[in-house]
Amino acid sequence: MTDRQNTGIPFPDELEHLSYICEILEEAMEKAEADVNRKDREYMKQKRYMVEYRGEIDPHEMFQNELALREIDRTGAFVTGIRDRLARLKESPYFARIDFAAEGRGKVMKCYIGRFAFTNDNDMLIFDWRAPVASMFYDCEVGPAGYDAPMGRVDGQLTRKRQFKINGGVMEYALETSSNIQDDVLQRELSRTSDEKMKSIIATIQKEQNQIIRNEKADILLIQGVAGSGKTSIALHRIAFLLYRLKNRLSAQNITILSPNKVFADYISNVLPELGEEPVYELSFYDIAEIQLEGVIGFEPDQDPLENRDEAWAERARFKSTLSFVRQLDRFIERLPELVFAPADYTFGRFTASAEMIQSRFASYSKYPVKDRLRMIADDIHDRFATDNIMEDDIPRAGTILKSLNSMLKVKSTLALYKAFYQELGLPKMFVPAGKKTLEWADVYPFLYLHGAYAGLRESAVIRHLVVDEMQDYTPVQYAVLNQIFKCQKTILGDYGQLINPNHRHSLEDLRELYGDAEFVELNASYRSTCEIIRFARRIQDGALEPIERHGEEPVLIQCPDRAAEIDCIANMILEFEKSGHATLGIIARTNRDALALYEALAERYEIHLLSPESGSFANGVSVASIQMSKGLEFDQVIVADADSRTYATPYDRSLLYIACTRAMHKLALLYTGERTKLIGEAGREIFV
Ligand SMILES: Nc1ncnc2c1ncn2[C@@H]1O[C@H](COP(=O)(O)OP(=O)(O)OP(=O)(O)O)[C@@H](O)[C@H]1O
Repeated sequence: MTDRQNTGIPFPDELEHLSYICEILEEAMEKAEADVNRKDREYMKQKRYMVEYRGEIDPHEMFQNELALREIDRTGAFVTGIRDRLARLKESPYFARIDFAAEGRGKVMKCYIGRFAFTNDNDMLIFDWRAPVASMFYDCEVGPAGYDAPMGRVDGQLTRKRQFKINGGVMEYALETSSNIQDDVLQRELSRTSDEKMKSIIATIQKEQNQIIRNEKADILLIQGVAGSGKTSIALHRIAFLLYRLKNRLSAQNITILSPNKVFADYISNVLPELGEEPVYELSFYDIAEIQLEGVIGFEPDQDPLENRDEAWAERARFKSTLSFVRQLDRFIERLPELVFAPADYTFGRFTASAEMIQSRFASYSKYPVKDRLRMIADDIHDRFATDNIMEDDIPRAGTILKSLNSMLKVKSTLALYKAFYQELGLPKMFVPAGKKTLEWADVYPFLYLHGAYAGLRESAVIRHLVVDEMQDYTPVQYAVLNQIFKCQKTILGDYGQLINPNHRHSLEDLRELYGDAEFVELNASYRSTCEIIRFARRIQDGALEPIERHGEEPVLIQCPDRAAEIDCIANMILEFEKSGHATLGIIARTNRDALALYEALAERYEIHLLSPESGSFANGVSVASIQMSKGLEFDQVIVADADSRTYATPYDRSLLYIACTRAMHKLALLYTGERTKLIGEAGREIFV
């Protein structure tokens, strides 16, 4: 036993076991280190040989050497991976132990569960948290239990469940539990200070979360979860689980996360590497549009709907944000044959393809885009002419036929078609280009939807699992396009209680209608914030939010006589924060412009970061952000600025204020001048400065 071990641990057998495991891990680590060094030496030697004899080696031998070098590089990466995993295991080898007696086997199996599996001489010393047997730790209490093994169901008795916190090889605490995942451990985890990046939660995954993570079957999984219910964490753990389970069929390159912005992408980027998996690719709806519209048409990024006061612009955005708008587009697309195509006889020498034949082919290829249909018809005509060509005359090439077919199109581009759509509706004012051959953001996805029907979209052949986070921020037509590009398994998650765009007129029911076959899960327990903060947030917007029993300070409402006093008050709170031992403080303003103004007022005096739509990363310390930019993030402490009755007044502001307050883990303050916002209901702890 190492003398660094915590002697307050009530299970001496566990301290001994940990020492034993640490010793074996140390040996394995030394061996892995030696393997890495050996591979490094082999690589250097091979490389030196190739450089020294470059002129003398014949091309064939050079090629063989290149192959050998690549092989050394590959195995080198493999052994480095093993060494890195062992290093992580040495820090914290496991977090739980379950004892299980399978029916009819007599013997009790002791399973230690950790981040990765570890075997020694064919002895499974640590099970990966994703192994089938480990599911009992999350799902079952002591007593009758079972799990689904690859060979079938295994039932039996769970006779013991212990939980540990091991840090730097030292056991910090150990608990024996009879229920599933003791609240005690969960509370300890939730009470910790935040981190620069999101952390894995494998030691405290809750039963209902585990069911989502281990769901291999659902093609579309739709998760509606309240603020702080762990949706993003679960989605990332589900990815890690699928990568483990479908090892030979799915790799990190086959997975993409659609995330709202680069700051959020950076914030979540550590979870998968922490779980020993490669990071996955992250995309935004903007990126997808850029890929699909390259060389077709330009577009403008979205504007902040809270800052743009142009009512006509807002109305256009609202019109395109509904499910019935997608249905209108669908009806228009159904009529494409008559709208865009006027078939005529195609004649070449003594050969003719009749207008009727062309029309009937056009109709029978109805599931393909118009342009593809014409290509297919051109091939058909060419084949028919070739078959009929017994005199071996010249016949036109398919490309030549296609040119003639193209000239039968009444509408020559998606843009013309898109304009025609609004003409047909009798609503031409609903389409206003942002500039010459440039769309405004609200038109980008409707345009893409029509483009898919007219010219076709580039489907992704590589992506086999797509995660969409903050699902409530995207309109039905965006999903309709997404479904055409990514025809793969999807995890779609978000919270319709956190709507941010006042011009979006769609609901969870619309999304469920769009994904009729989806498996739907609701999560109501909230893990991020203290009971006091959750109770406060529920006064702003009453939802299904249920706190975990964890307490902290009551949120405070602070009235300041004027703007200068509000800034001074924030400045004092920054100083207090710096002494607090907390890692992150978020100062949240309503819009990006407001956030910039606050930042400018404070940046000279304090080291603070501004999170703007252009920012690329999230860091510890003090951050100033708009509500839009703070979505999905969390801070130990939050200051909501300008919580007055003018800034937060409408039903939409209710949702905004709710988002801002639910970013806080431990401490929350709202500052205002003039009259306090009326959206908070009865006052809590109020302070007047
Ligand atoms: N089972 C758990 N054990 C420990 N911590 C958890 C658990 N579930 C969630 N958390 C923590 O709760 C916080 C919120 O998680 P996450 O950001 O995934 O929630 P969310 O539902 O995506 O939130 P929001 O919609 O408000 O952005 C994180 O700090 C996460 O680590």
